[in-house]
Amino acid sequence: MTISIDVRHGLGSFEIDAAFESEGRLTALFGPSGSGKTTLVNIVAGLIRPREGRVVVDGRVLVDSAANVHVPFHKRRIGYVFQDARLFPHMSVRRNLDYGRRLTPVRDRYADFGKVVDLLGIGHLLDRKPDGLSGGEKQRVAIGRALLASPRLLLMDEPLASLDDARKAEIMPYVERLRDELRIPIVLVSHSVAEVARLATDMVVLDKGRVVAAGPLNDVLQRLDLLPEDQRGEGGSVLEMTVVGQDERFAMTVLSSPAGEIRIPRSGALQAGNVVRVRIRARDVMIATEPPRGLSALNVIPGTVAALTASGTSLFDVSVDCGGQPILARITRQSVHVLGLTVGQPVFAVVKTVSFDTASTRRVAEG
Ligand SMILES: Nc1ncnc2c1ncn2[C@@H]1O[C@H](COP(=O)(O)OP(=O)(O)OP(=O)(O)O)[C@@H](O)[C@H]1O
Repeated sequence: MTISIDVRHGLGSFEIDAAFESEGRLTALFGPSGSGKTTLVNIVAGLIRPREGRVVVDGRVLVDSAANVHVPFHKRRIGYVFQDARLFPHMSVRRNLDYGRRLTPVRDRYADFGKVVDLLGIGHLLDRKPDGLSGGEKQRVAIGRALLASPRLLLMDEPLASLDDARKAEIMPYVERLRDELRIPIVLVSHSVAEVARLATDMVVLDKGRVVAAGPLNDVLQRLDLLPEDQRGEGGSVLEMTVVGQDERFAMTVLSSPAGEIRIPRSGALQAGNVVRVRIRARDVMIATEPPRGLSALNVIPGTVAALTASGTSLFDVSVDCGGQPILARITRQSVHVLGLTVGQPVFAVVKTVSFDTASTRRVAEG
């Protein structure tokens, strides 16, 4: 399923001129406030008619200004979840959900009420009114309502932004389930690197109405220069690995990937064969030119320096190709100088084991 966007539109003094294509299960639209994320999502939804351009979802042309095509919102079959849940306050959760279902003609309905309710864990809320629900519960119901309209594409505009950290943590696994268990693509607006790193398969970075980078998450997340300064520490690599097994003696879980073997503090929830997504923050990676001895870090992954990028005056981002998978390290200019690093040089990426917190290791599939 491909989403293809190439549009131009003005809003007051703001001009959006954005083009990207994505085949990802969850494409994150990332960028600072005012960069045009919501405008772009509204164009895809059909709430804004762009001055010019094309929007094609799964081969279906939704917008083509040259051919004067602009499919209206209600005919696009797009689910839209806003920052605030926007539930009908006088209706029960069940009736709110049913409202979504009724939006779609019977012949086009594929979503099953029971399955959606189970997927989002909202069965116990069906007879309640939105007023009595927590922010996270409201958002789950809003997602349910959008899904029950049997959409071909789900748009989520900062669905977690109004939630506190505890509610965010509660809802994230549900978004992961949508990503992994549904066959509909999701476009998620976010300005949180941690959220994108955890949820996205693909990432589009917007700045002042333009796309400055787009592609698979692991490629874009390594461009630390594109991330806001206060969130750069969250950037790095996201690798998919397979669980090999548990090392009972030291309470460790062993993972394997083309980049090599990784040991993380034991996660009892993981079983051999499970595929997990592991986030390695660039700031947690050291570079060694020889296999280190007498070092506590357990993860020493051989590779080759693929790129050296200066960041400001004192830092460098070193991309290490480890068996075809890039791992990014953020180190000082001084270290680059002392180690004499050059592109093509064999090195070792050293990752401190405790840097793999639970949020950085998520199961994405059964083995
Ligand atoms: N109706 C409008 N009239 C004039 N300018 C508008 C209108 N709607 C949006 N804008 C401007 O367009 C720009 C992009 O807004 P948009 O809401 O798409 O950004 P965003 O990236 O989603 O921001 P945020 O993260 O703050 O939600 C902003 O400068 C905004 O002020």
